Amino acid sequence: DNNEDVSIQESNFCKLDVNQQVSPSCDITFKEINEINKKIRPDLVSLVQTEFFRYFKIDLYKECSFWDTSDAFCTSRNCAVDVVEDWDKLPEIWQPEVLGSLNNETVSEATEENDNELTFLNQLCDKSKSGSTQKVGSQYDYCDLDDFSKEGSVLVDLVENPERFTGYGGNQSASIWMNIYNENCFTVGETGQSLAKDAFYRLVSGLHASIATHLSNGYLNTDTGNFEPNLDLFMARVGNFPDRVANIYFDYSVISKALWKIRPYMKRLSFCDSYDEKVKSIFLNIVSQLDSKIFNEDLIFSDNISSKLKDDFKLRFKNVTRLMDCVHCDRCRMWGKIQTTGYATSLKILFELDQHDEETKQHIVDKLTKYELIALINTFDRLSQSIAAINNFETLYNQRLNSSNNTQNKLANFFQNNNFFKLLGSARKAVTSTITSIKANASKGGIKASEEKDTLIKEKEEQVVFADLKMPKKKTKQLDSNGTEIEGVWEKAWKTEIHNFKEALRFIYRCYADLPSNVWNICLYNMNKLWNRFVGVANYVKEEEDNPIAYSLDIQ
Ligand SMILES: Cc1cc2nc3c(=O)[nH]c(=O)nc-3n(C[C@H](O)[C@H](O)[C@H](O)COP(=O)(O)OP(=O)(O)OC[C@H]3O[C@@H](n4cnc5c(N)ncnc54)[C@H](O)[C@@H]3O)c2cc1C
Repeated sequence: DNNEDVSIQESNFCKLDVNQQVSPSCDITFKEINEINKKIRPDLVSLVQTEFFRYFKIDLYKECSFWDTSDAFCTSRNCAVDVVEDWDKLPEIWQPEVLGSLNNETVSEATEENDNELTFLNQLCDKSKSGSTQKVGSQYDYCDLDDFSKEGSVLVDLVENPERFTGYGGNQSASIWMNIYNENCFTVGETGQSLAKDAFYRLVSGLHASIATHLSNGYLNTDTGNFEPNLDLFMARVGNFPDRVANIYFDYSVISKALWKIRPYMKRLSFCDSYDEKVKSIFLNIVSQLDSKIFNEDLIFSDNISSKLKDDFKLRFKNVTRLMDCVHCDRCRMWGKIQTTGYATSLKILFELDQHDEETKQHIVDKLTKYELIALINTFDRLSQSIAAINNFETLYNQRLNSSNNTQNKLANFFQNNNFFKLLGSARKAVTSTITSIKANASKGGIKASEEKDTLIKEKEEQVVFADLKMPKKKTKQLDSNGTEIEGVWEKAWKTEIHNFKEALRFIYRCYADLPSNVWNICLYNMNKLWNRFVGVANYVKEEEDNPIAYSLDIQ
């Protein structure tokens, strides 16, 4: 356990202290959330795959109410949503005739609606619980709920349409995020002033960061054609921004607390006893691992102006959910709608449900629709998967950092963490502070006398200034048994190369310098040979010289 902490601090992954509280309103640390998430993850994965939670009905063609989006669309195949059309493939309980046989009254309602296929979610429970499909009084809602019962809505299998990289981006998506932050979040100056305003920003930023984590975790590798984790993308979008990581944990706390809060009302929720016992037990298993201290909703609107602020908060959040209709990529819009509905549902449970007031219980718990419940659980699963992915990215990050034989990666890592401007800025600060201290000491009585002190100050200040930078370790000199310095491999190789280069230059120079005398000697030798042949004497000139001018090259 301790070793794990040390490695986290050394690697400085996401630059978060895992033992710190997630936020002032969450009495829980990042590490504790990691532990809770590890425990509930398997149950949550199986819960979202059950027949109750894996289907969702949604209006994908609703017009954007803020601006004209008719000319904008995403052409990538990854943006598409595969709608359930082949009803024969659905399990027996989802077949309209089986669902219809549950209750005659609901069947006649369905016939009236003339929307047999898509009313199956509404028909899931018997009439005694059909209140769950009624429209909820808008005064409690943080999103519009009419989308789900519309005729044009489509049925989607969420497991078959995972949230991952789609290629959607550029100005289109940026304008939606900017609209959310600029128009609907409280302004930057306001956020620090109240927990509610701060919470609003953190909710949205956490959603944004969670989406970025999913698209980095399921990133399309064009070489293999598979969707795989991409560490560089994750670091660039989320990992290098500790506040974004913290906001994912904040959102996790908010949704966890909402689930914890509805736990006593399981019987009143719109599960169907006939075939949902398994679903209920998994649900209860998950919620039993959560803790009420994970988020304190009572702190959020605790000041005098809270009632007006709450209305403002609700209105702004509704706008965020409506903005999802302006997303041009169907897959992104679908997950955007599900998640904003999930957040809206948890805000309604947290801020509107008073456990001591029967009226609010009737309005909130009894009227909670299946769509809200499905959205709530799937949003919790999204955050849970984000946290699992963050922990996996941390392992990948440490592996890369520790891979001793991969110099290129180490170098890339060094530059990623030690951005050039940051280094330059830090260096400037270090130099300025050293000069200041030198001046100060000089004025106190001479530079010489304070030389030692200056060096100490300089070292200390450099330590502070460069505290967050990863600098390569200082080289220590190695000595042999005689006390002479042992040369490093690189130093030796460098010296040999320089020596050979000089030797080659010397050789070329000597060739040119000796050329005239060599030409003269060759001519003389050949003329001598010719003269001897002409006068008919034996060749007394030796073919080989006794002392040839041989260049001895000292190449190492
Ligand atoms: C509702 C919605 C759902 C989407 N779903 C998907 C999806 O499923 N798959 C997919 O591949 N793409 C999806 N996208 C697109 C994705 O979110 C990015 O917009 C896209 O990948 C381009 O990213 P970017 O790096 O240009 O910056 P963006 O993510 O578009 O961000 C714009 C700016 O916001 C700021 N910012 C970024 N993150 C945060 C944060 N967490 N908190 C505060 N500020 C931040 C930064 O300054 C950034 O430059 C979705 C977009 C939207 C609006």
